[in-house]
Amino acid sequence: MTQHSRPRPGPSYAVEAVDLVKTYGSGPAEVRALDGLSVRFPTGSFTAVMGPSGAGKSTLLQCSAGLDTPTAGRALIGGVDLAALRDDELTRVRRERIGFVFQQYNLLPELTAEENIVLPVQLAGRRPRRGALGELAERLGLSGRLGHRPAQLSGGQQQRVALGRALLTEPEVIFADEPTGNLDTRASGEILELLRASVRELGRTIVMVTHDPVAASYADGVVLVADGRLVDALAKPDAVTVAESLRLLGQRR
Ligand SMILES: Nc1ncnc2c1ncn2[C@@H]1O[C@H](COP(=O)(O)OP(=O)(O)OP(=O)(O)O)[C@@H](O)[C@H]1O
Repeated sequence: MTQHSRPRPGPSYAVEAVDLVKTYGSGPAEVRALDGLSVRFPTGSFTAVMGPSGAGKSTLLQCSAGLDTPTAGRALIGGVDLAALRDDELTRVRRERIGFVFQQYNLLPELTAEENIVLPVQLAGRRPRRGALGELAERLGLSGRLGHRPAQLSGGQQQRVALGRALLTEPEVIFADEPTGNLDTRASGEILELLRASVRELGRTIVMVTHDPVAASYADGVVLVADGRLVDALAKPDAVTVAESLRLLGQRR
């Protein structure tokens, strides 16, 4: 066998959801939020998850991140099956290998920006790498704001603090649920550029739920979810194509 004909190693996946089912309630009140959904997110990619309201996007994120338990199917982070972990192991994976950014920022109001950013590292019993906090603050444009409390910061600055908190642990994956949902166009653009740079320059993998086709156009790809299933995927999306795909999806239902 020549060197050229050797099989290449396949792409690695930071997140894999395999036949995920999630039901809430039972009997006639049962809601099937995920209905056998399978999707894989390659390491070092930025993917937007889109679809109509109630399609199961947030449930997919919650189950993939080990914040919720699927009724059936498997969720893997870096090839590790979350269902196979003990509670303490799952907590460690969530703390060290996954970062979260939410629409509402979820910062602790009594802590400064710096204290919010370093909290997950401290909870993991570690210290940030030397110089890491300063580098990160500079990257996020927060150098002069680290002593401020959330109430003293704009929405965009608060979301940058939340992103700093997610990045400082140097996680493999960042799950972002509507990270620009509360921001104006300019602040949204800044956050989306920072998310994209986190993938390009820091090698992170980002899975972002969004309703906004412009936000999705910052991603490498879009996956479309409807009725708890994966229904389409778009590579290198532009906002017009994404909006049209969403419109067609709405018509189909
Ligand atoms: N804790 C819960 N208890 C009962 N039903 C739930 C729960 N969480 C979600 N659901 C239901 O599961 C379905 C999927 O919800 P999910 O929040 O994942 O959708 P989504 O695509 O993120 O919607 P949206 O875009 O409106 O945020 C919906 O019908 C929702 O009402």
